[in-house]
Amino acid sequence: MPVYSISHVENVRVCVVMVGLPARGKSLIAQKIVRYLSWLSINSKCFNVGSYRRQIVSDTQVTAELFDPSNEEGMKYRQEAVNAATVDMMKWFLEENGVVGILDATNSTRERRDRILKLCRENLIEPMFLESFCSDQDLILQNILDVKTTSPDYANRDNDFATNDFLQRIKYYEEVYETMDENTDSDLTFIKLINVNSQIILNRIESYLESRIVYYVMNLHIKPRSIWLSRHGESEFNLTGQIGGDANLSERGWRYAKKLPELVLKSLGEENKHTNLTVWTSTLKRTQQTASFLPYKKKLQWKALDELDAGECDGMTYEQIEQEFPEDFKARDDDKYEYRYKGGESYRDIVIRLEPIIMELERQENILIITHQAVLRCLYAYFMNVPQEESPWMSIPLHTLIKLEPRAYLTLVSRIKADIPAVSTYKEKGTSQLGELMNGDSISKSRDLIKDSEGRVILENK
Ligand SMILES: O=P(O)(O)OC[C@H]1O[C@@](CO)(OP(=O)(O)O)[C@@H](O)[C@@H]1O
Repeated sequence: MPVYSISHVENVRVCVVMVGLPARGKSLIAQKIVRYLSWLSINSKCFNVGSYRRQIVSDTQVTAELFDPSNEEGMKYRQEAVNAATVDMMKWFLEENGVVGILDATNSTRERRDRILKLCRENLIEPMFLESFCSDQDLILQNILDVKTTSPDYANRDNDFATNDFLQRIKYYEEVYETMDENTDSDLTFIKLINVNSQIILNRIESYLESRIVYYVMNLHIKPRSIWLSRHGESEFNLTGQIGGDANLSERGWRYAKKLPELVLKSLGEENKHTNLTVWTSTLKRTQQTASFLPYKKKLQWKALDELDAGECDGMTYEQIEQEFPEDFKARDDDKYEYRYKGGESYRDIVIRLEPIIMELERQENILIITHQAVLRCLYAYFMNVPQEESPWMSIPLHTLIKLEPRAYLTLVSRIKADIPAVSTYKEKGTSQLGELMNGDSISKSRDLIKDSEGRVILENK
C-alpha cells in the first residue's frame, strides 16, 4: 500500500523566498529546511543565487563594488543571476515534480520580491517569504566569520581583505534593504525571524505544508551542542540472531553499559567533563539497562525510539523469515525502506514517528540517545543527509559511541569504540546470514568518510 505524504494530499507547491542582509544565516536555514523535508520524502531543493552569480562573474573579479546599488553593470549581473536561478527553479517544479523550492538570496528590495511573486503566481506556485532579520551584533559577527571562512567568494583571499570587503558589501545592501512588515506586506505569506527566533512574526500562513516549515524554523537554535548516539549493549536476542522482542542485555552487553559512562567522559573531554547530558532511551529493557550506569539525572523514555516493529516476524531470525515468508524476505531486500512487516512497520513508518523526536532534538542542547539499529539509521540519516535508498543498509555497529557536532555547514562525526566484542547484527542484501563477529569498525558501507586531522569524520550535510 502506498504511504502518502502531505505533499500528495495537499497538492501544494511552495517557493520559499529567503529575505535578509548578508550574514544573517539564510543559507543555513535554507539548507536545514531542505534536509528536513527531504528526510520526510518531500521533494525539495535549494537554489542559491550566489552560485549562479559566480558562474556569470568569475570569483576573482568579485569585490564589494559589484554590490554597490549605483553600479549598473553589477546590478545587471546580479539580475541575470537571480533570473537564471528562478528559471531553473520553475523548470524543476514543472519537470521534476518539485514540491518546496527555496530561492536562497538576499531578495532585499520590494521590487525584486514583487518580480518573484509575479513569476510564482503565473506558475501556480505559492510564494512564502522567510526573512532573517538580525540586529544582534554578536550573531552577525559570528555569521561573518562563518561566511568568510566558507564562502567561495573569499577562497584564497587574506583574512583582513575578506572581513573588510564583506562589511562593505553589507553596507551596500543596507542602502536599499526593505524589511518585511505587517502593514506594507499584509497580503503576503511570510515568516520574519528576528534575532534567530527571539521574536517571530507570522503572516497569512495558509497551507499545512507552510505551517510545517514554520514549526520547524521556530524550533531551530544556533547554540553549539553535541548529540551522542549509541545502540543498546549486545542483547540476548542479538546473540541468537533473533529480531525485535524485549530481551535483556547479554553479559557483554552489560559490560558495555558499565563502560558507557567512561566513554561519554572521554568524548566530552577534560574541559567539558561536568557538562550535564539528558539521556533518551526507548521503552525497551535493553536500552534502559544500557543507560543504567550513566550518572545523569534526567533520563527520558520515548516510545517513538522503540525498535522497528517486525510484526509477525518478531522474535524470528532472518533465516527463519527467509524459510517461512520467502516472498516477504525478498520484498524487503528489494525495497528495504518501503517494506512494511506484516502487522509491523517499515523504515518510512519509523521516520514518521521520529518526527517529533527530531523537532525536540532541534530545540535541545546536549543529548545522549540510546536506541536501536533501525531507529539509529533513521536519526543518523537526518543529521547526515543520507538518501533513503542507503539509510536502511548503513552499518551501525554495537558497542560504539557516536558523537555528532552540528556546525553551520557541516556535521562533525566521531566514534569511540568500547573495545568489548559483540556479534554483528548486519545482514547484507541477498542473504539471511549475519556478518562476522565485529567490534564496530564501520559505520557506513556505502558512504565515503572524510576525516579531519583528529580522525573525526566530516560529512557535509548539504
Ligand atoms: O532493518 P534491519 O537491518 O533488519 O535491522 C533492524 C533489526 O535490528 C535489530 C537487531 O537485529 O535491532 P536491535 O539490536 O535493536 O534489537 C532487530 O531487533 C531489528 O529488527
